Amino acid sequence: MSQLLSIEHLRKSYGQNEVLKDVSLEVSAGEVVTIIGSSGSGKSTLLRCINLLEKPTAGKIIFAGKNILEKNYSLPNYRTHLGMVFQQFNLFENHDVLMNCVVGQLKVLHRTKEEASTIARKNLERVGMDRFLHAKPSQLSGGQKQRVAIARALSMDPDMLLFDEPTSALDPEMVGEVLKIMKELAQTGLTMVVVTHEMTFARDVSDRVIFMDRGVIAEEGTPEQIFQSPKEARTKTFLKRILEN
Ligand SMILES: Nc1ncnc2c1ncn2[C@@H]1O[C@H](COP(=O)(O)OP(=O)(O)OP(=O)(O)O)[C@@H](O)[C@H]1O
Repeated sequence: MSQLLSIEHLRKSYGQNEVLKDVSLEVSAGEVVTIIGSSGSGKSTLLRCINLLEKPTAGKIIFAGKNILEKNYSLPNYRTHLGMVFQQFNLFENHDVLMNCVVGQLKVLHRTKEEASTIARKNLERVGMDRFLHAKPSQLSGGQKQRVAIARALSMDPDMLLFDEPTSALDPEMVGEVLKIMKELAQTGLTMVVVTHEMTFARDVSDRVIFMDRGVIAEEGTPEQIFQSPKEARTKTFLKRILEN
């Protein structure tokens, strides 16, 4: 697999609080990487630095061979390569389901309305939401909203999809429907970086698991390595606590 993203010595501070401390990681095309760790360990901040919703304090982000933090690199161009799915869905409340998946294509990719609509419908079908084209987000359940958010991200043809705790805001009975879609996407060869508290997803779906602790990558490996024979004491403690709950 060829390398798509390389994070080198990334640091992020909020005032005196350094929440990412020299984080380096690589993601290959087609790879599914999950990031796990305790609350406050820096998982979301890392993801938000990757798509530059947060500006790193130091370090490099190399995407498809280019350092995107260099001044002459176009941020809008970079963003077209990434899709992001948020914990709180972030749908456009005034638009119906179809338009939620169309507007970005019109504004950013300059597709025609017909083309954008065809692509949106195809992706809504993929997530099982094609029966709700003209519903407003307020009429949907959390699981349905998240499926629309995934279809919206897919409609932009991203090279990589970033998920920031996509099931954490859902009622327990809706978690499964979103994880099922994510699992299907993973099997299509989409590059995915997923911050999650869902250990079953991390164990069963990802190619690689990254365990973060207090702003550093404490350990990474295959799901088997991390879940069956973690090397670090702090990984063991975290897994014991989370798997017993
Ligand atoms: N905008 C911000 N301003 C100041 N501090 C922040 C900001 N965003 C995050 N932090 C701090 O950075 C640290 C890491 O937060 P982050 O949300 O990345 O952790 P996390 O591992 O994703 O946690 P959780 O699982 O609870 O979402 C926390 O101490 C948090 O308070």
